[in-house]
Amino acid sequence: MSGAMPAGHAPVAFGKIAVLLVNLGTPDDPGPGAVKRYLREFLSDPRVVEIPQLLWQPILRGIILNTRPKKSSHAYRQVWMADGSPLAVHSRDAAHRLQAAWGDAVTVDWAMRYGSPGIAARLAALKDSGHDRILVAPLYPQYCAATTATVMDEVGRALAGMRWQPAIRMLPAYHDDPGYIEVLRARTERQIAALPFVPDRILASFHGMPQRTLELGDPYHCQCLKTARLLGEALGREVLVSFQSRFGRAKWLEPATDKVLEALPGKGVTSLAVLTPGFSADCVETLEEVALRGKESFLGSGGRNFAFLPCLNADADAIRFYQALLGRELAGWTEGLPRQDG
Ligand SMILES: C=CC1=C(C)c2cc3[nH]c(cc4nc(cc5[nH]c(cc1n2)c(C)c5CCC(=O)O)C(CCC(=O)O)=C4C)c(C)c3C=C
Ligand SMILES: [Fe+2]
Ligand SMILES: [Fe+2]
Repeated sequence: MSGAMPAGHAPVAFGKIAVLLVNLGTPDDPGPGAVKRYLREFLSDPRVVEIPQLLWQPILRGIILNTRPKKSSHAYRQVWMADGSPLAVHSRDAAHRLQAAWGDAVTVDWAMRYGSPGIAARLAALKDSGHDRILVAPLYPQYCAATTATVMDEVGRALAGMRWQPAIRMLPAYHDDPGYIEVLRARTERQIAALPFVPDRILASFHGMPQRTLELGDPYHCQCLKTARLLGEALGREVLVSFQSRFGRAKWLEPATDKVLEALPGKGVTSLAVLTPGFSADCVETLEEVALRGKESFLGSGGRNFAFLPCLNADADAIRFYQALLGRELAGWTEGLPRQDG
């Protein structure tokens, strides 16, 4: 909508509401060049690697970006989908399906914190098309400075360049939201019932973080443990916890997923189901590290049956959950208030 404006006023559209789903970001293609560009941006974020840039940049540019892209490219190639990177495909599909479920009342868009489509570009496009109330939804169930906070940092940088800023709301962490626990419970039961074996144990593998971040007060570790505890209570059985994707030399949260997978068969656990409830969408970390490499190492250590249970992605139950979760955050925007058109 754009209403009557005084003479000389630049034409501006306003009056619409949007939701911007945000995920981490992923390379544009699985080749080492694109992976290198992606890693350079991601690992240069001081929220992600908390080493002074003066010390870190020479290590990043001199060592990491000359070695890791090749290795990571191999991992990406193993999971790349016909339409692109799994993280991007699932994020885009979730946005489209949520839009279809909601109809015209709210515009649903999606962005990536690193790479494309970028947050600043999508916020600018939403604003230019008349969205003056935007709910930014980082799809990380657990709050973490390296994931959630950096989204808000980027939103702030994008708004800094706008004369008429849209009103912004931010989806809080939903690690203990009853709707999140319920959708996890129902999926996990359904996924397990469809397996050709009965798992002795269920393992929840979360992305790791440096141990130091816990000591500095990041709630991520506690929130991961709470998600797993509530899921275990809902399922009526224990859910083991581990932390994956260690990066760098510092001590990371423990126990490490790779070590747990190697050790479980020796403790009599030979049939295992693994879920990754710290990720909203499957990506290289869940599909390559857990579903492929994790399986290999569990079976190579004496395990007999291994199943990876996919993330929420853009499945129908996930869309129903997001509709309820995000609908609640939109309260007061979508009902009650007559929207102005000039
Ligand atoms: C879900 C929460 C995530 C946290 C917490 C997180 C922290 C974190 N990650 C790295 C380093 C890497 N992560 C990589 C991929 C990656 N990480 C997350 C999510 C979290 N990361 C996702 C969803 C993805 C997948 C992206 C995709 O394209 O599919 C990578 C790149 C892949 C690789 O080379 O292994 C790195 C590197 C750090 C250092 C960190 C916290 C300090
Ligand atoms: Fe990561
Ligand atoms: Fe990884």
